[in-house]
Amino acid sequence: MVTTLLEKEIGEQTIQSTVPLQMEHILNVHDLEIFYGEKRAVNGISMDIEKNAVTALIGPSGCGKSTFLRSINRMNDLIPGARAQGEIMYEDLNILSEQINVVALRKEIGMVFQKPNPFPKSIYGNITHALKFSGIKKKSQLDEIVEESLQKAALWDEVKDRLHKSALSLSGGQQQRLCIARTIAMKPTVMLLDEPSSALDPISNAKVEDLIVELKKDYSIIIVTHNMQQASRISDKTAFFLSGDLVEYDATEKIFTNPSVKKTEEYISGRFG
Ligand SMILES: Nc1ncnc2c1ncn2[C@@H]1O[C@H](COP(=O)(O)OP(=O)(O)OP(=O)(O)O)[C@@H](O)[C@H]1O
Repeated sequence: MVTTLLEKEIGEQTIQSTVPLQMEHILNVHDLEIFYGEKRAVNGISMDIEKNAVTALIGPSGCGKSTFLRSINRMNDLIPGARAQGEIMYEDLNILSEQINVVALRKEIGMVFQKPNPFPKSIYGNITHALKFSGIKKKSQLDEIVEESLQKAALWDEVKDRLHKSALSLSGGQQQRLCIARTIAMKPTVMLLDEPSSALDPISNAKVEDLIVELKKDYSIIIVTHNMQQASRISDKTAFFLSGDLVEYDATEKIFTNPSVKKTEEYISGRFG
């Protein structure tokens, strides 16, 4: 699977890590710095992301959480002047390497945004759009993937009788679960969620939270959230960012009950941010 991420055959030494790969981790981040022009938004962070776990990124506005999240599937490439250095190792490849096929990468490392952004197409069409583009044309196969993805996103029962109706007729919470289903259809290994439920009502938020916990059986999930209760409810590991630095990264229970760094304690107890 990994070789499909390469643009072309190259000498492996150009992208191999200098640090041994830890197999229980899905991603190993080493000395990652991210710049917008001259401004450094992420200051040389290192962390390992666990497989089949939920990792929450927390911290005050502007501390670099979304910048870091977007670097993991190279979404920052779309921002003029943005650049990253260091390593984000995925299996044995550095995601930041120029040799990475970014389209293939974004299938394996999918992203869901804060505001639900379904295409102005049918529910069915939202899920099959990228699949058709990637060469899957057979109706029976498409039907199967649509059902499986909607089941996994806990939306199937609510929409199975109106698959060919517009996705825009769904509620905000349903639209967000459709966006998650659309990501699932691409068979990712990692899902990046940027405040996925902050625009939703409390009931939809609870459904999305339940879904995230369910999904970690099959995927490794990294979520940016401003909601401390959400981070403590659904994540296994929590990373606290401040001014582009990774201040503390530990088991969520430890971060929320007995953090090692005073700034973390001040932030989670609401004394700033
Ligand atoms: N497209 C951009 N161009 C220039 N600077 C940017 C851009 N996006 C973010 N920044 C800057 O990078 C820094 C980190 O921003 P980022 O959005 O990653 O923070 P954040 O922790 O996700 O914030 P929030 O919680 O408000 O979403 C900030 O100083 C921000 O102004």
